[in-house]
Amino acid sequence: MKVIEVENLQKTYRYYRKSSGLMASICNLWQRQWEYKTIVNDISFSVARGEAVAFLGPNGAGKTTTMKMLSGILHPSAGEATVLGHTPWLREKAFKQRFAILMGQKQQLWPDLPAGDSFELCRHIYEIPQQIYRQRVAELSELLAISHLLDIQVRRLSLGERMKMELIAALLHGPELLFLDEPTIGLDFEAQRAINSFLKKQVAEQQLTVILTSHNMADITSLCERVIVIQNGGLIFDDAISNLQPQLGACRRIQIESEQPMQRDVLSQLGQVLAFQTYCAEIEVMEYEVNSVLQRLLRYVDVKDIKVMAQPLELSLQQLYLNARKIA
Ligand SMILES: Nc1ncnc2c1ncn2[C@@H]1O[C@H](COP(=O)(O)OP(=O)(O)OP(=O)(O)O)[C@@H](O)[C@H]1O
Repeated sequence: MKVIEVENLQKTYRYYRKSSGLMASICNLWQRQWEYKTIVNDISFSVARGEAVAFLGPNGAGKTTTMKMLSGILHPSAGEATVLGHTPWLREKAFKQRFAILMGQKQQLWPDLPAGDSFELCRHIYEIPQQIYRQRVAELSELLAISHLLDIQVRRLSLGERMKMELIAALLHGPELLFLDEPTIGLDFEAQRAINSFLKKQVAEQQLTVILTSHNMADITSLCERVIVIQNGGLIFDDAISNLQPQLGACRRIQIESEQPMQRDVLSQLGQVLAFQTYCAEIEVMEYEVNSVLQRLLRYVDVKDIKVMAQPLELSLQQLYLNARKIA
C-alpha cells in the first residue's frame, strides 16, 4: 500500500528584492520588482507503508520545502500529491490525526511547561483516549529512558532530552507517517544513537513510515534502506542506498600499516594516495581493482596490517551531486 504518491510536484516562490535605505523602502511600496524562484521542480516518487526513506540533497536543494508540501504546511505551485489517501494541503482533520512532523531546528513543546503538561495538551488536541495516552507516555518515555524528566520544565532539559520529549509528543497520537527534518542536529553521539535505535524499533514494530532529512550519515545508514536525492529542486536519485555506489563506480579505501618505511611514489602507482605517513597510508582504488592492488601491495610493501573499506556515504553523495551538476 502506498502511503505517499507524488506526481510532478513543483513549488515556485514569488518574492521581491528590496534595496537597503529609507528611499528604497518607500519606492518599494509603489514599485515592486517581482522575481520567481523554482525550489521544487517537477518531482515524482512514491513511498510504501513501513518504508524509511532518506530524503537528501545539498543545502537549499528543496528538501524542507517538499516536506512542508507533503505535510500540508505549504501549497504547491503545480503537481499532485496524495499522502495517506489525503491531499495534504487541504489540511483535513482526519489527515492531521495520521501523521507527525518533527523538525530538529524547531521547538514544538512549550519551554516553560514540563513536557508532561504539553503531552496533556496533545492528548486534548488529538482526542487520545485517556488509557491509550497513559500507556503511550509510559512506553515511549521508558524506551527513551526519560520517564524521570516528565515533570521538569522543557527549558531546563538538555538538547538531547528535549529532542526525546519532542519525539514522544510527535508519536503520542500514533501517527502512521513521520516526517523527520534533522532530528539529531546538535546532539552528542550517545543521544543520536538512542534516538536512531528508538526510531528503528518503531519502524520495525509499528510499521511506521518515515521520511528523513538529515546531513548526518549515521541517521541515514542506521534507519533507511532507500534514498531519494534532490538537487536544485530536481530528483537525481531514487534507489536503495546500496545502489548509490555501484551507479557511481564504487571505490574502496585501503588502509595499510607497514613494518618498513613506505615510498609514497610506489603507493601512488597503485591508487590515489589519500593519507601518507612513513609507516601507514590510505589509498583509494576502484572496486574492481582491489584484488590486483592487494597482490601488488603485498609484493612491494612489508605489510603489517591491511584494511579494505567501502567509500563513506557522504563521499558517494558528493560525487552524485557533482555528476548531476556536470550533466545539468
Ligand atoms: N519564502 C521563500 N521565498 C523565497 N525563497 C525561499 C523561501 N523559502 C525558502 N526559499 C528558498 O528555497 C530554497 C530551498 O529551501 P529548503 O529549506 O527547502 O532547502 P533544504 O534542502 O531543506 O536546505 P537545508 O539542507 O539547508 O535545510 C533555499 O534556497 C531558500 O532560500
